[in-house]
Amino acid sequence: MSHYVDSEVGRLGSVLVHRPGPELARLTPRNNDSLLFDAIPWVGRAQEEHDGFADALRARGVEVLYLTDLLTETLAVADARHELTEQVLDSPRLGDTLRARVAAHLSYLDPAALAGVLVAGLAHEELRIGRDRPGGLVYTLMDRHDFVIEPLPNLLFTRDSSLWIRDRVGVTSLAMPARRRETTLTDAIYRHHPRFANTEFVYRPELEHLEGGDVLLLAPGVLAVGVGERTTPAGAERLARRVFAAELAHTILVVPIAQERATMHLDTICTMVDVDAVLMYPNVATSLSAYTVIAGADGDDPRVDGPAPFLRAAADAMDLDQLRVIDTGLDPVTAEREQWDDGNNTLALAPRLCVGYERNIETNAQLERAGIEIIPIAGSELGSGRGGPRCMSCPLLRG
Ligand SMILES: NC(=[NH2+])NCCC[C@H](N)C(=O)O
Repeated sequence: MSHYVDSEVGRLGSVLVHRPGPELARLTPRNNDSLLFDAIPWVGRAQEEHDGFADALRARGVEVLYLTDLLTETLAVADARHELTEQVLDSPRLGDTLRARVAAHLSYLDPAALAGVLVAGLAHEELRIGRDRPGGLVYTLMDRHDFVIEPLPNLLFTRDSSLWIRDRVGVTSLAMPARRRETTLTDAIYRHHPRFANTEFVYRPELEHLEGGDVLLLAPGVLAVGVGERTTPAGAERLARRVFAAELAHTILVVPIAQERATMHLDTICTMVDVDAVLMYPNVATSLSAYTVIAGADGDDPRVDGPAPFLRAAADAMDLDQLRVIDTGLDPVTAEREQWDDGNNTLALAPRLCVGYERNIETNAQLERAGIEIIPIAGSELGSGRGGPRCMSCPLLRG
């Protein structure tokens, strides 16, 4: 099975997604902020919207892989099951008594049910069997709204927990506590699932934060990495070292972005829609700058130049006269509204063919005017987690 990605816009062949499930039903007004959702989604409608997204991809010949299927198949491998169970039990919140009880509970689950718990977590009352309460200090003192195993509602955004650069996979290091456990799942899938046998890693989780939504493959050999709320400069440097050591790219543009929720990843303000065109949030397009990082000679530290205007630095690294910019907004207020609703977060299926949320009327009209075909999908519920089509997809193959 071949997996290979060296651009943002090459014909999409295969993609990893996660159909949201019971983990979204864990969201309440008490926990939605810490679980990184801005509203309480209607789960059934979110699933319908996600099915619409997957159908749109399949209709264009894209293979759609579901994370839950891969995880269930991975859990049939004894080592993987052991590893993932141990990681959950390792939590210092549990204490020995509760840990033993949770271990027993998990040991009875078949791979599909265990995958379900690893994704949706385990609520306080779900550990009760009939009237039998697990004893122990920790369980007794736990608030009934606390989770014994935390749910992973942001698994929906498969872009962030892994990424491919050419034929290598990278499992990232997520910054927010609510998302950290996601990479235990993607790491296990890539290491144990037969589909990925012999796959080499360019990156495995490290202390420095790095998220896939910040990494854009501008052209073969050229990466852009946003640093801001999620990816840190140290995370970008770690990735640069790994990428240069494996000779996967010659230039990495490091792009500082505002440390705010609205611009949490580089792909919330800039995505590619053609080999030489980007869709950009106008309120920042002209002010964005980039540091150019290139490999040092013979294992020396990478060399850093700049800053220079992002669009200039990108065009130079990509060997283009200039990068075409499709500016998403007409007036600043509409631009701000549509950026918040992931108007800038398009997923290219091929050059000049993208999936975008239908609600971003002005942005989509701008794209059409620029000769980019947009496949609109519904996303009123999906969008409550602040992620669009690019965030909800991790490409494994682009031709
Ligand atoms: N690549 C992206 N823009 N991902 C969006 C992730 C949204 C998610 N709720 C978070 O806060 O982490």
